[in-house]
Amino acid sequence: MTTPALEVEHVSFAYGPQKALDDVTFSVEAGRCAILLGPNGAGKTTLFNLITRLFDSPTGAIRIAGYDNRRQPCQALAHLGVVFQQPTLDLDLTVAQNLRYHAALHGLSRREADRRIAAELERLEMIQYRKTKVRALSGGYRRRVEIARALLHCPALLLLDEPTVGLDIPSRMALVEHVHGLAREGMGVLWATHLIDEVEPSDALIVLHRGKVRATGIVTEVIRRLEVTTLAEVFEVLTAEETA
Ligand SMILES: Nc1ncnc2c1ncn2[C@@H]1O[C@H](COP(=O)(O)OP(=O)(O)OP(=O)(O)O)[C@@H](O)[C@H]1O
Repeated sequence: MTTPALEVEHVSFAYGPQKALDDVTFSVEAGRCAILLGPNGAGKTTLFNLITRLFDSPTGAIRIAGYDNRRQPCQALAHLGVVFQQPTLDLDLTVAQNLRYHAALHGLSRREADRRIAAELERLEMIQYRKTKVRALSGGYRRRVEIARALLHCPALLLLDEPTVGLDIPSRMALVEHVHGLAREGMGVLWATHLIDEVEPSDALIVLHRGKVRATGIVTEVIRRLEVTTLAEVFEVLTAEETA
């Protein structure tokens, strides 16, 4: 059996008295796009902050490509690529400069970095913009650069925190298609969203509501299990029960 790209086991987290995650357990297989679906305040960003070690996880365990992110943080984070909700590119640097900086942080030689940068920009149809300052790019193209950056060190797991927020429909569709393609090639992907139209039937689903995992499984299986017909109904059923 191949090592999962991500394992989250019995993770809880609170901001003072405010519980944000309550005994969260799930895993993401290599080669699968897993959608972390939850309404505002479900705990998605908190979970990402624990996986990326922006916060320390005091309970449970998080493993990336088999490496415990608390006991083996260097190995764990070396296998992780992240696209945060807020853009984090330097607007006054060119696309290539932003990417080279990130590659250097991961210890890639200049030659290897340039090879990887060219390959990722080609795949994203962005190679002609490599000498363009990021400030001159549209939101959709900036997101593509962030995806390229997250992939430079060939991670086993790609985390995306609502990456399509603010993008126009063609840019959203291109990004959704690109990320699903990465999963088909073998990468594990965890994509946080509250937009159900970004989900494909063969994706894995993790429904989070008020800090608890409400369902996991392949989208079509979860729909069948809940005896509904659409993902919208799944979302409604699983996120409405406590507010009623
Ligand atoms: N810094 C903080 N201090 C106190 N409470 C917080 C803090 N950050 C988040 N919370 C609370 O923790 C819970 C989970 O928030 P989180 O931001 O992780 O959810 P989310 O699913 O990412 O939501 P969104 O889609 O709005 O980003 C919410 O109840 C939120 O109000």
